[in-house]
Amino acid sequence: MKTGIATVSISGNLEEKIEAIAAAGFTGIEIFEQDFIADLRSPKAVGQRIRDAGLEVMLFQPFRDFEGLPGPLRAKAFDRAERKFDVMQQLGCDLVLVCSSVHPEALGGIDRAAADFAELGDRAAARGLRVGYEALAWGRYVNDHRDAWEIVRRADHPNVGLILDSFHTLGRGIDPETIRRIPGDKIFFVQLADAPAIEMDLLYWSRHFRNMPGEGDLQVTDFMRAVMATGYSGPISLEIFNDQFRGGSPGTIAQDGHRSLIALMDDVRRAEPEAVPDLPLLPAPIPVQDTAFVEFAAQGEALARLEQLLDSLGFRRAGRHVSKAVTLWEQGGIRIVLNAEQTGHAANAWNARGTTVCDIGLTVGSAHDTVTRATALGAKLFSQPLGPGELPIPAIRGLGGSVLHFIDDGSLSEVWDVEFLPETSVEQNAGLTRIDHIAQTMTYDEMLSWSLFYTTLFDMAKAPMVDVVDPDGLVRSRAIASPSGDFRITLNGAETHRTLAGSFLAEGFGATVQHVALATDDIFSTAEALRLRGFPALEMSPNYFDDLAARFDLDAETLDLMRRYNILYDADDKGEFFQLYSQPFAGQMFLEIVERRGGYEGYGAPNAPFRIAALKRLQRPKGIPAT
Ligand SMILES: O=C(O)c1ccc(O)c(O)c1
Ligand SMILES: [Mg+2]
Repeated sequence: MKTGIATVSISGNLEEKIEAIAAAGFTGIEIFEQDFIADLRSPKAVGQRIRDAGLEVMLFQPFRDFEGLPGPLRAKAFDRAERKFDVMQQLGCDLVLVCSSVHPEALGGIDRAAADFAELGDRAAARGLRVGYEALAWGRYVNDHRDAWEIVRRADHPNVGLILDSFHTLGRGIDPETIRRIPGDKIFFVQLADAPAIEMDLLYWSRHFRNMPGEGDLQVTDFMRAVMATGYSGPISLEIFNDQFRGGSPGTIAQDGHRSLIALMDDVRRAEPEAVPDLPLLPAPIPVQDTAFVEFAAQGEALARLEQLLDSLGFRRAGRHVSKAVTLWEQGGIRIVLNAEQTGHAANAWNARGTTVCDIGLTVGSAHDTVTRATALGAKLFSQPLGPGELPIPAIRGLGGSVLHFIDDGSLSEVWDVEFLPETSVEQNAGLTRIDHIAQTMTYDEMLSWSLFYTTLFDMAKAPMVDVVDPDGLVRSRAIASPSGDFRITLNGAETHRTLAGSFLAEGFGATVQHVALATDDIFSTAEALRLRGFPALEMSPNYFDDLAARFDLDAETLDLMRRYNILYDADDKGEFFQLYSQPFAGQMFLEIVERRGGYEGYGAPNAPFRIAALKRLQRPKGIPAT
């Protein structure tokens, strides 16, 4: 399978784009003409540079406003084409993309356009070049791939073919199944882009909001299944116009693009095995059973404070590592590891951020399959020297320097017995059962990368974006969850450093876990147990509870208990949700205790502004380090 990406998708100058595209593992490149025109080098030198980087020059684009022009304008369009053919020959590129005309003087008519393409095909053939026709969703007469195909069919020229672009088809709501009728050898090139479902002008949507397959809401997999069913065997290439990507890191955007294509084609292969013959088999997206552990890096006083917090939550110290300054804390099915080592990954995390979540362990069916899929998607393996008595647990680097370990039912599940000496601390329990979700904070620009990372590696789906109003700015939030809901992550993207999420990022040197939510089956008895243990609950405003009384049919007794314990509430048509927050610790991290009743699937988003305001009231004075 040949993969490509248009230079317009990546930030930087042409040289930076080429380097990032080559490093990410693409087969080739679409040269977007503006990127080439802005470059100082000759077309020949640019072509050579691209080939030296190990890339093919797959497509030159776009050639605009060609078909349907009358008289002298028509002659001028052919002259323009000849000049671009000169450039292509020097670049060493044999295919040009002609997008459907938006010219005010263009005339309609399928036969007129077909005749123009037949002549262009002759001129291209004379130079050994080919022409592909793409229907822009906002084209003047041609804005549907079915019409573009009819023109190509009537042009009936071996050097003239169709170019399909998922955005133009899916963005207009055209059924991608209609592609199945087109002969695969007449499709010369396929461009892919996804986009978020937002109602807006098609051209504006396309030029500013496209994103990588899987990052948006379009049915790109269905589109690609139909393409592959035609027998198409040419390049599969990304063409992403996106304002954020234009200002992003070239390397990250290129890697995300490559990851999205591998995951997409793996989905397509699974759905249409006979249509995708030459793709290596990957393990299917990995079902995560639950969170096996959350590990904090903490040392000295900060470690003592974290231990005290865990104790107030009813955790007991269950084990001490055989060879390291690491302890294991347990309650119900929850394991929290505290790592005070002076060297290694946890120590690095501590030195960079102070108290922080430095590692997350996930229970999966096969740790081996997980790591195989992750590396095929471009993730890097993580390892550090094993100490005496330690098991080799497979791990990868997540984004932002994080680490994920994978534990399966094989010998790895014995790690707690093998690596830890049991402690005889007293039994205690406040009714916490499991980890409900892990909340990660990042800049808004990083959110797409993170959601793509999780949804391509794991069997998880994304929920719609939610706006969270912080008194000092907006935070966008999106949850991703496994089908059973047993594994949930929320991603919170900060747009300014003044929000709680934003200042957490600024102080902690980048994206990481800001809070962990622990589940209970009975929030009221848990809240009472925590109160007795001295747990520092986050105090909500009295107005909050008055508003709850107005909005919901809660009986007076329940409401009194909620006031007393500072329990927040939300409900949807499936069920109810109760939340209780800790005060901030280690700077701006906090813990949440939740009870889900019925089939409630959310995260209490309507409560977020009040929770944030309450946390901000307690924010420590500026300038005190976040340890
Ligand atoms: O927005 C545009 O003009 C444009 C140009 C070339 C393309 O391939 C495309 O899909 C859109
Ligand atoms: Mg296109």
